[in-house]
Amino acid sequence: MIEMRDVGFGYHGGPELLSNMTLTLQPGMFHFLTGPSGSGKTTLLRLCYADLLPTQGQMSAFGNDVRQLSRDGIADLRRSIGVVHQDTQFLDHLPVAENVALPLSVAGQAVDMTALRDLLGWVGLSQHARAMPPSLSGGERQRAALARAVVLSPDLVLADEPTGNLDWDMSMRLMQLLVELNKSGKTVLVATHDLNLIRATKAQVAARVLRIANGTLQLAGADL
Ligand SMILES: Nc1ncnc2c1ncn2[C@@H]1O[C@H](COP(=O)(O)OP(=O)(O)OP(=O)(O)O)[C@@H](O)[C@H]1O
Repeated sequence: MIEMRDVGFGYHGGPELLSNMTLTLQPGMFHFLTGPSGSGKTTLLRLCYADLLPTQGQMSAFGNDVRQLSRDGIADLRRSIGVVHQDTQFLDHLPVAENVALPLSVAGQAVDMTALRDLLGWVGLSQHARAMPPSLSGGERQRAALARAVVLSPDLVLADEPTGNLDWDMSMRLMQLLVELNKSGKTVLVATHDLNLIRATKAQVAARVLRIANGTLQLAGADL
């Protein structure tokens, strides 16, 4: 699905922030990515959806060398990958339902209203479909962002600190949705520095835990 071999990356041609990373995101698997603040978790996620390209090593996504992808190829790749960004940005003048449906219109696809209603129901936002994004709570915003990330039925879902500003109950509610997505066959990668969240989620799903340490990727021990 995503394969990196000895990948390195530095911003703006500068020194490598991440080096010698070898990673295979296995189809259907739940993955966590952890590491201290500033270690490069967001950067690694951006590499996964080809928002950044490696400066060293080999990387393929869905069988294609990311450096060889045309602009259309990158657009195709992004349709296979749903991203919940750390900073959930919405168009504040559009209701929640329209924000969630936006990737469909960008991709030139018709909106199936029944499927959209089901999706909003799944994330617990049926009552907020016509609400404007600024009126949502933190947990509701994250669930709307998750709905938007999966509206195109991507094979891979990346979530960058999706529970960063949420209390424990809201965090677990969001993780439950990510676990359900994984159980429905999607590959999931969640970046978080919250080890308690990882432990609690691992009680519900078998997960691989990757850790960024000293600028490279390691597989975390079984204690996590
Ligand atoms: N666009 C950029 N240009 C230059 N440096 C950047 C850029 N984005 C991030 N960095 C730097 O790269 C390093 C890693 O940042 P990144 O956001 O990937 O870390 P992180 O592990 O996700 O952090 P956090 O947990 O705080 O979100 C930081 O030192 C950051 O300042």
